[in-house]
Amino acid sequence: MNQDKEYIKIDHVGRVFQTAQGKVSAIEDVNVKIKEGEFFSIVGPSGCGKTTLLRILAGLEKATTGSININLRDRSKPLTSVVFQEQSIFPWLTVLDNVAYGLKMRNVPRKEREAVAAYYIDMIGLTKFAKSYPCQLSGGMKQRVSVARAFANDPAILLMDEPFGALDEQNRIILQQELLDIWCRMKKTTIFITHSIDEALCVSDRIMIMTAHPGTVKEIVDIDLKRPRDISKIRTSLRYNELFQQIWHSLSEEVLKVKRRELKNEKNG
Ligand SMILES: Nc1ncnc2c1ncn2[C@@H]1O[C@H](COP(=O)(O)OP(=O)(O)OP(=O)(O)O)[C@@H](O)[C@H]1O
Repeated sequence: MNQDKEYIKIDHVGRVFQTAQGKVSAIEDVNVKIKEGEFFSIVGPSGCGKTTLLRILAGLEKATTGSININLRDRSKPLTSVVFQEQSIFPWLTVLDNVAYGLKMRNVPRKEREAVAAYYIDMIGLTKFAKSYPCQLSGGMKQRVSVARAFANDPAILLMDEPFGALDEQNRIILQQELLDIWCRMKKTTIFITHSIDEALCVSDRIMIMTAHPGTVKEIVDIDLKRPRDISKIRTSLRYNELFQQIWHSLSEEVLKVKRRELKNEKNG
C-alpha cells in the first residue's frame, strides 16, 4: 500500500446518454485523484450521476469524454468488484460457494478458495451458515455475503453502490461496523456511494460532494476522525458534528437546486 501515491486518476470524465427525449448529460468534467488504500465516499443529490460514475469505474459503462487511469501494480488481481444495493448473490449456491465464486472463476484450487472464503465468512460472523443457501438467510445476512464475496475476490478496487441502503437501521449499523473492521484489516481501495452523510462520515477517509444534475465535483472533504472507529461512539465527537454540518451545508444547496427545478417543471408541465 502506498497512501501518498496517486492510484486512480479520473480525468475530465463525462457521460451523455441518448434517450427518446434527447441527450441527457449524467456527469460532466469529473476530475478526482484517489490514493491507494483510501476509503473514498461519494454523496450527492438523487440523479446527480453517482451510479453512472461507479459504473464507468467498473467498466460497465463507457465515458463519453475524458479518461480513467489506474496505476495497477499487481495485474493478477481482478480490477474491481462491485457490491450493489440489491442482493446479488446466487440463490443456487451455498454461502461458501457464493463467497468463493470469484476465486473459482480465476481457477484458484478448491482447497485454497474455500480457505479464503471461510476466512471472510468468519469475519462477517456467518461461519454457522457456510453451507446454507441464500433463501435460508435474512436480508442483512445476504448483504454480508455480498460484502464477504467482494473482499474474497481480492480486487484492486472495491466499488460499493449504497450497499446497505435496503437494510433496516439495526442491520445497517452492524454491517457498517463490520465493513469498517474488515476494511481496517485489508485497507482495500474502496469507492463507496451513499445517501447518508452519517454513514459516509463513519467509514471514509474523504467524502466527495457532487453537484446537482449534471453531476460534477463540488467539494472533497478530508475526514480526519481517528481510526479505528467505533460507530457507536463516533457520533458523539465534536469533530463528527462539525464535519456533518459542513457536508450538509454543501449538499443541501444541491438538494435544494433539484427541488426548485422539480417545482418549476411541475408549474410548467
Ligand atoms: N442508461 C441510461 N439511459 C439514460 N439516462 C440515464 C441512464 N443511466 C442514468 N441515466 C440518467 O443519468 C442521470 C444520473 O443517473 P444516476 O443513476 O447515475 O444518478 P445517481 O446519482 O446514482 O441517482 P440516485 O442517487 O437516485 O441513485 C439521471 O438523470 C438518469 O436518469
